[in-house]
Amino acid sequence: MSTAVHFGAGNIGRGFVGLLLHEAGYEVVFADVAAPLIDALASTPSYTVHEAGEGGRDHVVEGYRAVNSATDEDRLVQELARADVVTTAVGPNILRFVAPAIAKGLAARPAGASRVAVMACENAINATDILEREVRAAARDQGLDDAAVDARAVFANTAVDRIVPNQEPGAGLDVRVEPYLEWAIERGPFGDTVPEIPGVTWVEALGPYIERKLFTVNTGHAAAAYFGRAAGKRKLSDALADPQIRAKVEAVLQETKALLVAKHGFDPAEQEAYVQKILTRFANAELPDTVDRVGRAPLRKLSRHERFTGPAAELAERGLGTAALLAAMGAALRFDAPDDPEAAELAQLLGGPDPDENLAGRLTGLEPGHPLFEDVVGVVAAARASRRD
Ligand SMILES: NC(=O)c1ccc[n+]([C@@H]2O[C@H](COP(=O)([O-])OP(=O)(O)OC[C@H]3O[C@@H](n4cnc5c(N)ncnc54)[C@H](O)[C@@H]3O)[C@@H](O)[C@H]2O)c1
Ligand SMILES: O=P(O)(O)OC[C@@H](O)[C@@H](O)[C@H](O)[C@H](O)CO
Repeated sequence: MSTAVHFGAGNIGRGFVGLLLHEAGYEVVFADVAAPLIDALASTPSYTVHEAGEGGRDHVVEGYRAVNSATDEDRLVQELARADVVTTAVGPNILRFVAPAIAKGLAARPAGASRVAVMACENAINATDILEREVRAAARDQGLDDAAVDARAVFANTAVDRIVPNQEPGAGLDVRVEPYLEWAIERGPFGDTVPEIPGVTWVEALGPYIERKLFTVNTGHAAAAYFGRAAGKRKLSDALADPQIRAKVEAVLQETKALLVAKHGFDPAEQEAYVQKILTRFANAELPDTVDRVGRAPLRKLSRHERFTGPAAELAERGLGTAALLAAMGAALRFDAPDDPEAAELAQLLGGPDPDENLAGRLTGLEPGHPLFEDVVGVVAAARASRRD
């Protein structure tokens, strides 16, 4: 039986990647640093993924193993050394912490073993490229040069799409998810030996797919979360049910649609259908999703190549409108979820002495002279003024 080691047994790990790999016939090994989660997986023979909403059904995941990647590196490396697939869903900023173990697993691979497919399943453009750079750097410490890494691993970028909320207290390992899913993986790196994973869409060029996903699903989602929190909503679906918030989110998605159509040549009618489908997914009241989860990590979400600054910068460079995206960025600057470390850091930055221009550059990575820069400075100044009121 083929083996897949998956880093990150959280929402998307259990509710999407682990599920699809299990259904594809892989023996799944979950690796995570959260001891209670790993202990629960190790002592529970199965969990259920409940699809909530129209057409949803239940799926049972079983036959997995679990390893604590913080305390049991030897076992982790053994699992990695014979894995056919390695996936991650830990968050883009965590990839550098999982790379050293993957490199050790490559070094411990038996002679003649087939190449392991390494795929990061994170919401970030080309997350596997980030992971690959870290793995190659760590592999050099194991005495593996790039050619040796190439002989042992194939790296492929992916785009994953399924809304998996934080789970209700008491849900145990079971996961409530939306029925929809899309997992696009670039085919090129695999040559003629593409892994068999039913449900995957293999694509020649992932760039347009991942930008369409990030700048539609995630831009719209985050906009709904930030406008929703500012209006006192807790559930994401309640935010979407508010006509004023929905109109603001739709305006944001019209701007990103303009970019996606102009840049990648998507058919406008198809993109509009994609937008409408996504708004229906956000409105799914059977999902217990919250504005605090969707808006989490506002500093990451405001950064240069992410869901707001990324498309807004390119729109401005093309002379296209960005007013709705700037309004959403303004709402993001007001995000004050109490348990979010980045929201607290953002509040400190906004309350600190940095001039508006410096702060605008620091938050978005834009430089003076960029056609969006002065608008962002205005948004920062307005957010500071509203926090003082
Ligand atoms: N939840 C969704 O709807 C969704 C959908 C698509 C993509 N994603 C992406 O998937 C990733 C994970 O999101 P999530 O919602 O599952 O988050 P999550 O917090 O539920 O899960 C992340 C897991 O990673 C674990 N982790 C943290 N550091 C680790 C490390 N060093 N080694 C191993 N495990 C570690 C955490 O303990 C946690 O269990 C993010 O990049 C997110 O953007 C999420
Ligand atoms: O995971 P993040 O923090 O990048 O974004 C929050 C949500 O928008 C995201 O998790 C979506 O639910 C998911 O990307 C849907 O495919």
